[in-house]
Amino acid sequence: MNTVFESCFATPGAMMPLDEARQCLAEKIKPMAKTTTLPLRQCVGKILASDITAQQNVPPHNNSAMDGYAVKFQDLKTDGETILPVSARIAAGHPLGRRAQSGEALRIFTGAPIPEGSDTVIMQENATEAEGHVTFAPGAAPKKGANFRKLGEDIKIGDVILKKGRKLRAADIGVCASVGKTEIEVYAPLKIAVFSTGDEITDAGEPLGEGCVYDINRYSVMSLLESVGCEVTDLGILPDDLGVITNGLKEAADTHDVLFTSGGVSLGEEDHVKSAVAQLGQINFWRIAIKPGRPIALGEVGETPFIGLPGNPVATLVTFMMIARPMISGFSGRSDISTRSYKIPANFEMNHKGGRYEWQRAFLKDTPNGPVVELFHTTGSGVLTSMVQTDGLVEIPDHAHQIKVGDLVDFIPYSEVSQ
Ligand SMILES: Nc1nc2c(c(=O)[nH]1)N[C@H]1C(S)=C(S)[C@@H](COP(=O)(O)OP(=O)(O)OC[C@H]3O[C@@H](n4cnc5c(N)ncnc54)[C@H](O)[C@@H]3O)O[C@H]1N2
Ligand code: MOO
Repeated sequence: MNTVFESCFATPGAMMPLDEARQCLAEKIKPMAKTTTLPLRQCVGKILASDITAQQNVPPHNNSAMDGYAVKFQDLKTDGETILPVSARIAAGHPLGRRAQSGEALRIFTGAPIPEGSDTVIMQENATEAEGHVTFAPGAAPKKGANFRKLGEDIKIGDVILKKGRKLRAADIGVCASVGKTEIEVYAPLKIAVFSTGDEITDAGEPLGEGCVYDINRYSVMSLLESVGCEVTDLGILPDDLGVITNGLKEAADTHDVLFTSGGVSLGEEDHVKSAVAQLGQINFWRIAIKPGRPIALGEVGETPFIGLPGNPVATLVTFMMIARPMISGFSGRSDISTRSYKIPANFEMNHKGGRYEWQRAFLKDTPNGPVVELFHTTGSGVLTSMVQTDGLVEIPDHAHQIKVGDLVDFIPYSEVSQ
């Protein structure tokens, strides 16, 4: 653990380029969550802790994709109608119990097992049945093997169907069920303690004193942590008092995997968080070349990782999404901690100073030629409604200088960085 933070953040003075920071995280962050075996029904949204190998073929038998008639393709005439006796009826879950013979048609239903000897199913819309016989027009079956779902065509015994480190979605749970799994090994959620800091920060429900503001960050950070699958403890607001902050962090470190604070880490005289963390373990300032979001404090309280986000509410959320989320994902056992972005044409112009990555709040607009991305009109780090009224962030790389209308830019939907 310590080595991650030390090696990633030991860049005194110069600001670390974001690409380097991302590379460092991808290489150094390792799962710290414990593993546990849970019933399948409790696993959606959890991170898979070991590969899932199929011990069952899917489908487990050859079966029909349509309601119709199972036949041998070679029995079908190409130059006129084919008339065959309907000699049996096969419903789903009720195998015929014998081979199919040449010259017979078997009434069959979707999902029902196709016996050895039949190789094609003709859908009932292309057939007429009367008095125990069925008539097919020429071309009723487009080809041999039509509507025939083969044993193991989806999954074969021995296939690795899901890889360790994957966040489980509904379809993954269904696939586990399809091979008969009843329980799987997943990572337990990380236990995370969240504080806000600052004498001016007041909890909702309390009267708002002069010069004070209601606590935003604790609520948004706790919500994000829960959205990414963590178990959160709300530890309230720490005043600007070194002793209280030190005690609060020390106690929380004993019972949590990671500690989060917001505010109190910049250069102000009342910013005591960094002194408290330094006393209890060690602190590094990760001076990443990004905007918003300077500074981010990372360290350890004893052995417990500490992440101190900047206080301005937009900076808190953006740094969480772009920097803390990949860390938490990696600690939680996820194998893919990258941030997915989409190339969308810009509907704005911009001159960028360069030198650092910048994330600007933006929304998508539908046009007859496809979506375009527009910037929100304010860039203030305290204006949180800007994140309510937008769809995501445009990522402007450190090397970009000028963006013109129509240039493809990287758009990161909030949904990609909130799960
Ligand atoms: N001389 C400098 N001043 C500042 C710098 C700098 O580099 N040099 N950086 C600025 C930037 S950028 C940011 S971001 C902030 C970060 O400061 P802190 O992380 O120490 O945050 P605070 O000073 O405690 O608060 C900043 C701002 O955010 C409000 N805040 C804090 N916590 C909450 C909360 N839980 N809910 C709602 N609002 C919160 C706080 O009242 C302040 O307005 O520093 C700049 N200054
Ligand atoms: O992190 Mo500060 O909010 O960049 O402006």
